[in-house]
Amino acid sequence: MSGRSFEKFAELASKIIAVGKNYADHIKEMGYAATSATKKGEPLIFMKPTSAFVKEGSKIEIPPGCANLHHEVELGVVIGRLAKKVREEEAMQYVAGYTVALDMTDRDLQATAKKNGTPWTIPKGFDTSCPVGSFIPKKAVPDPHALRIWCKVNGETRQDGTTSDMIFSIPFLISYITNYITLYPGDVVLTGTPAGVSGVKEGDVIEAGIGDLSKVRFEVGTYEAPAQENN
Ligand SMILES: O=C(O)/C=C/C(=O)CC(=O)C(=O)O
Ligand SMILES: [Mg+2]
Repeated sequence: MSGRSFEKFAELASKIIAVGKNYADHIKEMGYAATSATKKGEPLIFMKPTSAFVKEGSKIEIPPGCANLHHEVELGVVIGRLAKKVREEEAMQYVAGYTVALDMTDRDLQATAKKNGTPWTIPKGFDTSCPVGSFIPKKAVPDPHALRIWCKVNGETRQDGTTSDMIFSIPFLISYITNYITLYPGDVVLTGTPAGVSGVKEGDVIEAGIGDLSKVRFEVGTYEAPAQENN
């Protein structure tokens, strides 16, 4: 796949692997003791379907019945080569670039899933739950672990963190994930969110960015009910 075609990563048959609890301040705000959030050495991994992707110009849809939709700004790592059982030392060779992403979460459904021990597929994977920005080539980012990531809602800063606070580094995550799941060109790894997640409602405008490299703007739309049959 050529470098330029990665600009279309959100239209390719790619998958979205997400990492949770990768920033101590977010772990704390969710009510966990930082040390007990993950088993030592093992990140929390979940997936979103590609139907979750939404690009600028389209709205984020509130999922059915959701009263507590949260934004989570994250650095997205775009994979450039087939990656299977990759060693940590070589992992960066498999990165094509980056994107700013939002891990939109139906927090109430997620809380219910956590209580019942059921998967996060719907709370994290509903349509439009992964808004993404444009592709940032790897060469434009000298150090992906030294980037400011931020998120504003209606102009007010809600999240302002740095990727240097990630608990598990990008090479570690790629190595860990590819030991179990092969990554393909165009796949995106969401690397977790810093503190400041909060609720959004219809009409809110979410802006998010990675330093000065990339910025996105999304409006929160409403839930589109299925069309009624007319007979
Ligand atoms: O366990 C919870 O209450 C919530 C965890 C998350 O939503 C994990 C993430 O998606 C994240 O840390 O980015
Ligand atoms: Mg997240």
